Amino acid sequence: MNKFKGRVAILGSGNIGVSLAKGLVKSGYAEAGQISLTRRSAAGLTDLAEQGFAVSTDNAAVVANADIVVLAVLPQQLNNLLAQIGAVVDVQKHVFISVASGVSCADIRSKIGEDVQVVRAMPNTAIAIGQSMTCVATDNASQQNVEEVTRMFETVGSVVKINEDLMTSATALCACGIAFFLRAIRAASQGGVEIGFHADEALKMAVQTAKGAADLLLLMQSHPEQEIDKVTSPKGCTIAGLNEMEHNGFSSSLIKGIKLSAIKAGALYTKE
Ligand SMILES: NC(=O)C1=CN([C@@H]2O[C@H](COP(=O)(O)OP(=O)(O)OC[C@H]3O[C@@H](n4cnc5c(N)ncnc54)[C@H](O)[C@@H]3O)[C@@H](O)[C@H]2O)C=CC1
Ligand SMILES: O=C(O)[C@@H]1CCC=N1
Repeated sequence: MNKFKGRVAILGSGNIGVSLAKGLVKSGYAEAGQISLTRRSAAGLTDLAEQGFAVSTDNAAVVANADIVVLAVLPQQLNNLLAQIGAVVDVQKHVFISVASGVSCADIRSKIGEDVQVVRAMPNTAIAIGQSMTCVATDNASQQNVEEVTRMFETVGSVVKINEDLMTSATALCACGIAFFLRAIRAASQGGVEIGFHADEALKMAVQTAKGAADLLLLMQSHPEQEIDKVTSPKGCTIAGLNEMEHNGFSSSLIKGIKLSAIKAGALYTKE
């Protein structure tokens, strides 16, 4: 692993900002001391300071000293943040990475300068364990900077480069998707309780079964239906259960939910 030589500023130390920071240190991408984390109030930063991160409530000061700047606040908090840092942006030095849903690279440039290089990244909460599915897109960053951002997120999971116009779709499928699969696992465990298992053992069984299903696809590079065909014996119990789920809208509800999340993901930010 080639350690990043510069400084990373992560503005907004919430779920994603902190998970990214910890993941980058764990993977060896950077030392904690190379990463500055900001929040609006000092409360909540003490813990992170004890772990060796540089912490601050002064976004502008942190940006002035950084090379890579990660915008990790909520979409509705972004304009206020960009107003604080606009004056210290250096287009020669800075690369901006925004993880905010529904905010385009052009939206960000319109607030901090038309020549600023902006890359959008859409990770998910599995970034906390180095297993994120992160989609990356840009409309103006150099290939070198896109490669650096890709390298950064590859240390905390897998990366797919996409066109920017698919970013809200990526948000629904991958970022919101974590919640969808978690709810499916939870529902399976509740089914397990109805048929005789204690809640803790039912959850353990459902989790390992879900992991096995995902790993079958990842490791065998096969298609879900190919693997399903191996489970469904003629006149068997799997096809009976699976068809009952489909009669009740299993695939349909997942598809409809993902479509609604994609619409919502594109409507979280107001430019003014
Ligand atoms: N939670 C998730 O699964 C994912 C979230 N995202 C995106 O990441 C962004 C952050 O999401 P979360 O981490 O979940 O939100 P969060 O609410 O946990 O974190 C946001 C943090 O930013 C801080 N903050 C707000 N304004 C600030 C300012 N002016 N200066 C410094 N800090 C400030 C808040 O105090 C908070 O700690 C959002 O734009 C979201 O759309 C992207 C992918 C997945
Ligand atoms: O629900 C949300 O708005 C955020 C963005 C993607 C995942 N969580």
